[in-house]
Amino acid sequence: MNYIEYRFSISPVEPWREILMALLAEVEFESFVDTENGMDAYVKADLEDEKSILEQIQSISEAKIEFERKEIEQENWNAQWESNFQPIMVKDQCYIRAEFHEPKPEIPFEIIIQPKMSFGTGHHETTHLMVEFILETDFTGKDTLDMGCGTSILAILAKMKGAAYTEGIDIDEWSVENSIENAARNQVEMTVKLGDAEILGYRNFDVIMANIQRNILMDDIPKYIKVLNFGGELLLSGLMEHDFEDIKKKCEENGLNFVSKKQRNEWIALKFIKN
Ligand SMILES: C[S@@+](CC[C@H](N)C(=O)[O-])C[C@H]1O[C@@H](n2cnc3c(N)ncnc32)[C@H](O)[C@@H]1O
Repeated sequence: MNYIEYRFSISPVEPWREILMALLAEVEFESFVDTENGMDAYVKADLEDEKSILEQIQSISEAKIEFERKEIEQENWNAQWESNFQPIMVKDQCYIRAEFHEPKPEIPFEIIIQPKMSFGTGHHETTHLMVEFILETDFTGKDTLDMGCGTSILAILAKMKGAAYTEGIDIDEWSVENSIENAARNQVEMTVKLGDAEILGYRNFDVIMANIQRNILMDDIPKYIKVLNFGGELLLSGLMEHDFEDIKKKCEENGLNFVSKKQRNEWIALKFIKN
């Protein structure tokens, strides 16, 4: 399969977030890079999906949207990504880079990611917020789950912070393969599984992280809570500001207490505890 790359330039920038959410429902985003005008989005879609992507964009926005569209052969995808990937620092404590960037040994946590076709480089707000939460969380000796692991960036950081057992689960085969590669790249031991919340139930966790999206989380939160130990924490993202009340209510109905919220632009991440 070939891939379609869309490089968006939107003015004014504001409707961009809604467009992004609509697109997320349609296609799988591969990576995002913030730019001055909005964001470069690298989208994996087959040619049949394309009509609906364009219809979605046009139905949402009255803004001026310009985009370049390029078909990229699968084997060129990595080169395309590499030329756009900039290292990123979170809270002066976690440096996320590719193999070809200079290391920063003075930074406490350094993660090397080659995302290939998977989501999770730290550039997107939701990953950034989850990394911030993880930096503040005690993982020592804890069993952790990264649901919707993508590149497994979150699982790798949890393990670097002392987690005893770390598992990543994703519905996407590319992400499972990529997670295994990234774990090896960072010399981190973790278990990676293909699946969704239906495969939970075989063990419990002390910290569950899930950066997916609102509708999936609304369905799956009760399943996560069932396998969360008492005293355990649930970290959620893939959410926008207006999702806050619904997600909070869902968690509280299922026995969690709200702890805190983080926000970058319209994106939020939430922390809950099971008491
Ligand atoms: C927004 S990405 C997050 C990746 C990474 N954890 C991060 O924080 O950057 C969401 C990931 O969830 C996966 N996913 C989507 N629906 C899922 C589901 N129902 N169960 C598990 N994973 C799912 C996608 O394949 C994707 O890799």
